[in-house]
Amino acid sequence: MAVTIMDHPLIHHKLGIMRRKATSTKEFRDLVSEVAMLICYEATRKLPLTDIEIETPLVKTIAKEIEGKKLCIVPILRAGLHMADGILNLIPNAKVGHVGLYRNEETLEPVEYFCKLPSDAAEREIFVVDPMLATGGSAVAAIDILKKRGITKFHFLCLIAAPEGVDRLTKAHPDIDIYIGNLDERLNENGYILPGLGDAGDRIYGTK
Ligand SMILES: O=P(O)(O)OC[C@H]1O[C@H](OP(=O)(O)OP(=O)(O)O)[C@H](O)[C@@H]1O
Ligand SMILES: O=c1cc[nH]c(=O)[nH]1
Ligand SMILES: [Mg+2]
Repeated sequence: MAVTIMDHPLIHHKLGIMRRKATSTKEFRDLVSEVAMLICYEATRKLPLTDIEIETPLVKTIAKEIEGKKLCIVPILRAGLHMADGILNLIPNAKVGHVGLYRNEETLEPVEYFCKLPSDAAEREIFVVDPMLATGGSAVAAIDILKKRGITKFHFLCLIAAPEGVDRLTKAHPDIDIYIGNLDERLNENGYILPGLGDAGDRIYGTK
């Protein structure tokens, strides 16, 4: 298990635009996909490669391709959907599963409402994606759900995390790799990340 905090100028710059309250819904949504792609670049660094023989216009040679290609992206609904869209630009043949969770506004605990996975999900390497890791309740619940369905190989990708969420996720699931766009300061009394960017789902879909 490893926690990787991305420290990259492009990610800092794009998150800075996303955090501004004046940023439009369209711009925010596009940036979710872009930052997800940048984090995915790092999260896929250790994927195993295999040699294959190919022909260039000049000669036969040995090229490399991703071994097995057994990948699956699992966005946590709703806000994870646009991260998945971005990642599919890089890994267009990945399968996609969906886990639907929302936070109860009073208890802050996640409520499950949907789960649909590829039939061979248990054989796949899974990339769970959600822009916000706040209390960590949603990420822990999503991985609980996926583990019950036989999945064993996980990466969790988020744009912004609070230390409280990282702590809860690493304690509940010490076996997964976590990739974080930026580690923010803390949670406020309503469970929102500070400085954060507000409610990611509402900002992606314009629902507030
Ligand atoms: O770490 P936690 O404290 O669980 O909070 C993070 C969760 O909250 C947000 O989803 P939300 O419940 O607002 O649902 P939505 O994506 O449908 O807006 C976010 O996208 C995470 O799933
Ligand atoms: O800051 C937060 C915390 C939870 N969910 C969000 O969308 N934003
Ligand atoms: Mg939301």
